[in-house]
Amino acid sequence: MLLVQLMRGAAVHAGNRSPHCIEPMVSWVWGPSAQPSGLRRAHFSSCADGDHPMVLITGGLGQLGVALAKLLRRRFGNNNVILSDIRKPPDHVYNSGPFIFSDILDFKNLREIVVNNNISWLVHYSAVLSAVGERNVTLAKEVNITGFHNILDIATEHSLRVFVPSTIGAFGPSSPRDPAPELCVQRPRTIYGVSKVHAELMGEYYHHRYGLDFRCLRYPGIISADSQPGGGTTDYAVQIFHSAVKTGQFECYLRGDTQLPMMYIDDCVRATVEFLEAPSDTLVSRTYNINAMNFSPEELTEQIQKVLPDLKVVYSVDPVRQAIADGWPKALDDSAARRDWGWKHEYELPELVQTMLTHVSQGAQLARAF
Ligand SMILES: NC(=O)c1ccc[n+]([C@@H]2O[C@H](COP(=O)([O-])OP(=O)(O)OC[C@H]3O[C@@H](n4cnc5c(N)ncnc54)[C@H](O)[C@@H]3O)[C@@H](O)[C@H]2O)c1
Ligand SMILES: C[C@@H](O)[C@H](N)C(=O)O
Repeated sequence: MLLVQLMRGAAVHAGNRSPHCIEPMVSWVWGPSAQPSGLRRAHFSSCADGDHPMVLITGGLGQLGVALAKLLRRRFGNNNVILSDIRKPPDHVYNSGPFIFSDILDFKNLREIVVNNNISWLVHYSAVLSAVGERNVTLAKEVNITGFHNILDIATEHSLRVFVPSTIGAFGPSSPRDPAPELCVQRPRTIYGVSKVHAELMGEYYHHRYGLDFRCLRYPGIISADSQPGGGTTDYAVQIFHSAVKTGQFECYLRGDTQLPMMYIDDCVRATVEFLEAPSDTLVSRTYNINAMNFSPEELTEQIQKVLPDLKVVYSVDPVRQAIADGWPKALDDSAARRDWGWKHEYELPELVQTMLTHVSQGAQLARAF
């Protein structure tokens, strides 16, 4: 039964929230497909009260939020992870666990949500992505910079552990591109990239100045079957699977040889949870690159054609997104994450293609059945 908990100015749709959840300080998390080989040792550190952390995810209805909430809820219990966004959730999300309206530009409301729900971890996913940001710089500045300042101040005020993703977009044409190291020149030419460099620097500054438990991963382009990307430059690598299954044809807005770093969503959310759980003293840095595979549209097409040989791809280059991609790295050096907190990806290009085609085909069959 769903329980609606009304609070001063904030209503959380909560399910059955259990106030007492006891978990050992060292426990286990599962890798993809719940295979025993995917078991990893994970450590708790600094939960609010020694129990499970209480997690708030902002921008939770985007490409990544629901997938991360699913994993965190399996780990910490359904009612200990609150998804939030400014949009209305689809029924299956609304019915799957706590959801709340939260506009990150509303500082007072955000503070109220954190206080009323005893939040201890904040995952900050609200953002305007690269391509949309170039179309609306004012909005990107507002959400990615002003909104981020609200998150930073509230996290500091309430001693939260705060996770903010950065991106390959935080590098620019003058950064080394193959691979981009952890530390190098970062002069991005998009408002998205500028706002992410700003977030990396401000978060690290607050860590050193105020002891804020700030954690940041530079994600590559993320590929998922269940959720649609929100207006980035790497979106083609999701869209091609849907077109391949539905029509057998795809018009690609990037040049065929544009190589970019990419990752399957299961690896992305697992990395995020493992990084969030890593003991503070293992983190030599507060911002890490993570990577899995690097490919171009031509290489992705070739791999899909091994399963769907009739797929036809034509290239109709969008100069704005091509210019963005041309300033991004072809690969990321993520050796520090592998060394410091044991990061290891599981999906390479062939597994990614198999998994995506399976999920997208099942989704298309289901849609036809209704
Ligand atoms: N998807 C990727 O490939 C990728 C790669 C690197 C980094 N990232 C980062 O990961 C995070 C999540 O990305 P995503 O792909 O899920 O993004 P997305 O665009 O799909 O979702 C962003 C969400 O933020 C919400 N939002 C916008 N304005 C808001 C506001 N004022 N208050 C609250 N919410 C607001 C939107 O409604 C949307 O649901 C972002 O910070 C992004 O920069 C994503
Ligand atoms: C790479 C990432 O930050 C996002 N998918 C974008 O293209 O904008």
